[in-house]
Amino acid sequence: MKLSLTKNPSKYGVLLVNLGTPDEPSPKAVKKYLKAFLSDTRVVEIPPFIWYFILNGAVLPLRCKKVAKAYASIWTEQGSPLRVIGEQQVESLKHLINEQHSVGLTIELAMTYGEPSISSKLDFMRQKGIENILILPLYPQYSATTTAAVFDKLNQAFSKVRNLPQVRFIKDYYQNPLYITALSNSIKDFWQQKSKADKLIFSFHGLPKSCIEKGDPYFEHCEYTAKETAKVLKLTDDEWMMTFQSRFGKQEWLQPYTDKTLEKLPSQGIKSVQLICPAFSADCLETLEEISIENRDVFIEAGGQIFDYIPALNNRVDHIQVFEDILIKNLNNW
Ligand SMILES: C=CC1=C(C)c2cc3[nH]c(cc4nc(cc5[nH]c(cc1n2)c(C)c5CCC(=O)O)C(CCC(=O)O)=C4C)c(C)c3C=C
Ligand SMILES: [Fe+2]
Ligand SMILES: [Fe+2]
Repeated sequence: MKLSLTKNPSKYGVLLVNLGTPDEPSPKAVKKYLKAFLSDTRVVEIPPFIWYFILNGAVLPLRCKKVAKAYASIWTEQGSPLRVIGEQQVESLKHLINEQHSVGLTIELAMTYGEPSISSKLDFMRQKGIENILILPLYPQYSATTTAAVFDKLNQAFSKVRNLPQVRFIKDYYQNPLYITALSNSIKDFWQQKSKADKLIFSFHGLPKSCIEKGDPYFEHCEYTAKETAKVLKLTDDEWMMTFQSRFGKQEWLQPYTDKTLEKLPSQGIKSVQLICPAFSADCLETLEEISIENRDVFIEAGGQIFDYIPALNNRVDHIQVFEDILIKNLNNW
């Protein structure tokens, strides 16, 4: 489909938004980042006056050093992988739109927490005279803890603006056939280099179980993603499974847990596994360190033999085409 706009292309902006990441892998920068992230009531639903003391008195002092060390193990010369890959995704999308549709749209990357902030990018677009803004949170599966947090930041930024732009907000894209195709292609590509493992594990970022009980549709979105991808790959039920990683705090989170599963699988005769993390549009701490380093160790120490991590869709052409498809469908005739 060709992109057809009703106004001059200079009037449109597209903002891709990911979570955010520290500026450097130091305890001080990690503290600043975690403080902003974990103070958001969308992320932690404990009453703020109680959470304030737990966060500042226990969580931050105990966590910052350890997490800074984990960031240091995945840091690149250009910076944190989440931000570096996000910038590459924006450049590739600009290139694709320019090449395929001969339109030079304003496309920017922002982060919910830290830099570049959503409000700075909205200011930039306002100064450019942009009237229509498409917001694309880089979370295929909706959750109030991530996607709705983007919506809140937009509202906070707009609360200071008199003359608002027109805004469209993408809630999710897990059902987009191009997204499922890109995921399955990335797995097929991996199987070209290495043969299939005993089990393919779709490991999603977890959520407290209470979020689902209160109506967050994230679990359903994850289930659809894994099932549809397994269907495209023609996998039988015993060849794949779905797990949840990145538990935080003492509450019960979505199960089965990725680390606990990896601990058990070798005793059930599963000696080789391949993990893919479809909730992450870009590789980051949770995939490069928690999965590829920590969870690999868990599996091998439990008697597993081969552990492979299949990279996030990152800057793959078929991933950028998912964004292109979302852009065209939402900007056409707007
Ligand atoms: C406190 C609860 C958390 C919820 C709920 C949560 C949901 C959630 N997060 C992502 C994506 C990412 N999370 C990342 C890091 C991260 N997540 C939490 C906590 C919750 N996440 C913490 C405390 C951290 C920081 C690291 C740590 O201290 O362990 C990241 C990586 C950022 C990076 O810099 O690389 C991403 C991405 C999703 C998709 C999600 C719910 C669906
Ligand atoms: Fe997280
Ligand atoms: Fe983690």
